[in-house]
Amino acid sequence: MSGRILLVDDEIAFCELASDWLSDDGYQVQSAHSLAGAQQCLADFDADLILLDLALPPQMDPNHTLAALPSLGDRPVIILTGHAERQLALTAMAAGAWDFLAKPVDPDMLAVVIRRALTKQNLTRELSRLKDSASSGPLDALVGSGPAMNTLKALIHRIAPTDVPVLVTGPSGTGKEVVSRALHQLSRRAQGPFVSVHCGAIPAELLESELFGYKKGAFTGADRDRPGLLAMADGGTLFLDEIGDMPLSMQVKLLRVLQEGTFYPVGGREQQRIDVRVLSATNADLPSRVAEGRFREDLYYRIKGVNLQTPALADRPEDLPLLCEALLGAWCRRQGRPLRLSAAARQWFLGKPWPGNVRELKNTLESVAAIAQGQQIELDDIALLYPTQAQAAATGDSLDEQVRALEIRLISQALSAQGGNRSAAARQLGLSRQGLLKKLERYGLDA
Ligand SMILES: Nc1ncnc2c1ncn2[C@@H]1O[C@H](COP(=O)(O)OP(=O)(O)OP(=O)(O)O)[C@@H](O)[C@H]1O
Repeated sequence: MSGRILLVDDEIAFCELASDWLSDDGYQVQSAHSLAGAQQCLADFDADLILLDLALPPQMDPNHTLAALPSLGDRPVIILTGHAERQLALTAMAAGAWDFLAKPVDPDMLAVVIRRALTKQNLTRELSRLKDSASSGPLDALVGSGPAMNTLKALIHRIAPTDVPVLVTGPSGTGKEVVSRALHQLSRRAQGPFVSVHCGAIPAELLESELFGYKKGAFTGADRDRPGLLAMADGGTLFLDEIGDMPLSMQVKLLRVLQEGTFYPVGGREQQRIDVRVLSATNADLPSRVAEGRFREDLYYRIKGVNLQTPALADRPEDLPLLCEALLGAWCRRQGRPLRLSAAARQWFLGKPWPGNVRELKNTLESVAAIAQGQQIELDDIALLYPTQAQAAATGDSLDEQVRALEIRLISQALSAQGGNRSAAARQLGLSRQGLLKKLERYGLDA
């Protein structure tokens, strides 16, 4: 099973040990040693599950950690603790934890609890995806109405019905998987499976059996035949995420499958034929990896077919207001709870740079929404999670910052309303074209 796990524990030796167990099981693991570290890590690591020790510095107070549970997003949290206290276990579960494990942790028990939690998380995510797509078209999941996103959506419409391979490139958190799912849903394979493989997350030695499956007796522990991800994708789409991280030895084998449409399961003698469309994604610069000999040139041309690029959020600030709206709206629908942004909170979201792109924006919005108490997200709610940044926005010292945020918002809205036409946007804002261009340059909006 693959998945992303965030391990939060101040005991570095335990983190290293547990990371080894979990990586051996095919999970992608990151560690943090405090709550603040965990929140920072989640900004660009979209964990499917969190393993959380309750006694974390600086407070070392289990109740303080439990109170912060909602800010970790709507992913399962498994509590780890040195004290197998019944009351603490009950409080943790009541606070929304998925399960509770006492240290010393038994690796087999941990593996079972994680698998169960991830299965539930996958089902919940699939359900909310299905709910969203039942009420909307596949492209509605890709929020953005500025020129960059409109071009991307038009390309997706054109390319989806064909069977050409597509390579989606762009910085982390910019929606490469969202684009790939939309390509699948708009294709003639939409009724077939969409199978996603995190090439970077699966250890090299497991990747072959994960992809090709294996026959009983192929290696120690192979006590039955098991189909691989390729066979599961038959008739549908195979999504190779983070393909730039695929080991060279595996690249050769994948190339053969893509050229011939056939493969052998590990330890098998019978060739299997598959019919899949291959979509790949990476935030790596593949041509330079090819030049460095770390990525095969023949595979690069095979998967490239058409190259779609997802823009960084900094390159499409005009979409920020719409994204805040849509992401919060989706959260409200999932939680069955109405919530909006106060003017000050909205300004904070619009004025902040988001180096982790939509993923960071979404995680931050959802964390703040989870701890908001009224019907509106206030700057105070933000201050609880991001004290220094929210304070800067609230004090008089940050006038420049506030003016900057307001200007960015107004310029973005005008550009969006005018379909990206700068002269028309300048007219709408009462500026000369030259004046607008200067501001675009100053705010880094001119890319
Ligand atoms: N344009 C968008 N509209 C709505 N949600 C988006 C958009 N782009 C990204 N997201 C959301 O942001 C998160 C990250 O998106 P996704 O996993 O597709 O990014 P990615 O580019 O594949 O990242 P990585 O390179 O790290 O795998 C997801 O929760 C996704 O739903």
